Amino acid sequence: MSTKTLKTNKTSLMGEIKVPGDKSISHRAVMFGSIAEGTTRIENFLPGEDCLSTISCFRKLGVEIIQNGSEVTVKGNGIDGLKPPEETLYVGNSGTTIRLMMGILSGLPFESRLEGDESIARRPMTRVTSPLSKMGARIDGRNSGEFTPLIVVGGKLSGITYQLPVASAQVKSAILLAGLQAEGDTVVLEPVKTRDHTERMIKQFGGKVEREGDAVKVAGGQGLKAADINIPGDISSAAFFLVAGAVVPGSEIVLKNVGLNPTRTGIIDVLEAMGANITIEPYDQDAAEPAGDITIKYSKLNATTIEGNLIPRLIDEIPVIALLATQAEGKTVIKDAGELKVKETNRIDTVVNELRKLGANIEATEDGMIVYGQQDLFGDTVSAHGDHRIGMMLSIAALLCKKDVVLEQSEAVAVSYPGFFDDLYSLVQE
Ligand SMILES: O=C(O)C1=C[C@@H](OP(=O)(O)O)[C@@H](O)[C@H](O)C1
Ligand SMILES: C=C(OP(=O)(O)O)C(=O)O
Repeated sequence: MSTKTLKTNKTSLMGEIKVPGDKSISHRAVMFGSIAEGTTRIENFLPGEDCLSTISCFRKLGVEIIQNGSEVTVKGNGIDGLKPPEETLYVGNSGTTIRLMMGILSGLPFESRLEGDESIARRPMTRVTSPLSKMGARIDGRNSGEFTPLIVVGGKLSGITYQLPVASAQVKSAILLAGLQAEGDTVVLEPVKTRDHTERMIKQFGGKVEREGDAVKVAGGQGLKAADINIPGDISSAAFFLVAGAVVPGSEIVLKNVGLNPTRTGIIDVLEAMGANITIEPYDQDAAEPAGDITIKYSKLNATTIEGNLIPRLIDEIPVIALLATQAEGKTVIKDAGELKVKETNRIDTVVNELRKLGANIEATEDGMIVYGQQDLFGDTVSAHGDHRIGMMLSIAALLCKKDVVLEQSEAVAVSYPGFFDDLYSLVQE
């Protein structure tokens, strides 16, 4: 495991960054390419560990995938072209890989075994195994299917209407991927709208999906056709630099080609609500996934409340939003975010414990946290706890610390952003 010393920073951050491709869209592009007929070409794929796990799993299912950095070619033979795997499908640290793959495997007439790292082994799986079992798949796992390793035996599926008990794009997507293979229609009802990359991609691959209010419907038996996919930059990665630019005095950062899908832009709403100096130049609004350039400049910030429908639109950004709130004037309240407890770590606990080590005044609540602002931060030894977003948040926090910060398990950032430290240091003025 690597430990990194983050030197105290006395300068503003200036410059331009092109963050890597979106993680959620990269996973889906490989998955859809693998189940479609024909050759899919993907540009600006994220070569982070999580998305490489997805490629590795589909290769084990017999799909030819050529990856050259951020360029990927997937030679799909339709969903029936997938072959029984000879070894365990290892998903590493990636919840999106395991949960979406279960939706695909549920309709295929063979057995697969899925497993990941120790973080994946703690994450709940009944949320997907339960609806997929109702559709006709046989899924078994530790603690009655709640935890990995999981064994999926797929087969003939029937469409269902399913009310999601939690707002989760992974669960919605798993059910839709099974629904494409089922007999009849499948309808997923969402308590709050979550990221819609799966729905957009079904259309890009020539399929049909309808949304009416809270309901998303797919018809079974749809065959998909290969597509060319150009992936925008990941707003969840850009978020670290948006916060850095907003809180480090004198900074001005331009982020190029950032995904602006409205189901993901909650971080922009929060920055605007706090009074940040942020400007957005959108590109083509009719693109399958909208994108644009974002400029952030340092400014004075005010506290805000983050809750309700906003939560799924910024769920992965909450660790860095907590840091942002330590610099705002007043008390920021984050609620309705109990899902943070079942991410790579319990992100309520890891955010509160690690930021406290640096001197933040922050409290955990049952479904979020309370952050008291205008806090001076000091140096200490902190840990990413194997969680990429915690590692990157702490690296941004270090920019504000009066002494060096020692970050343990800094290698975790490679899960979603392998070039993170290079991009960060490119902004520091010597
Ligand atoms: O569908 C996706 O790509 C994701 C959905 C979210 O998880 P949940 O569906 O568990 O909320 C998010 O936290 C994760 O990083 C990626
Ligand atoms: C929660 C995350 O990813 P996943 O669920 O795919 O592991 C994340 O990237 O913050």
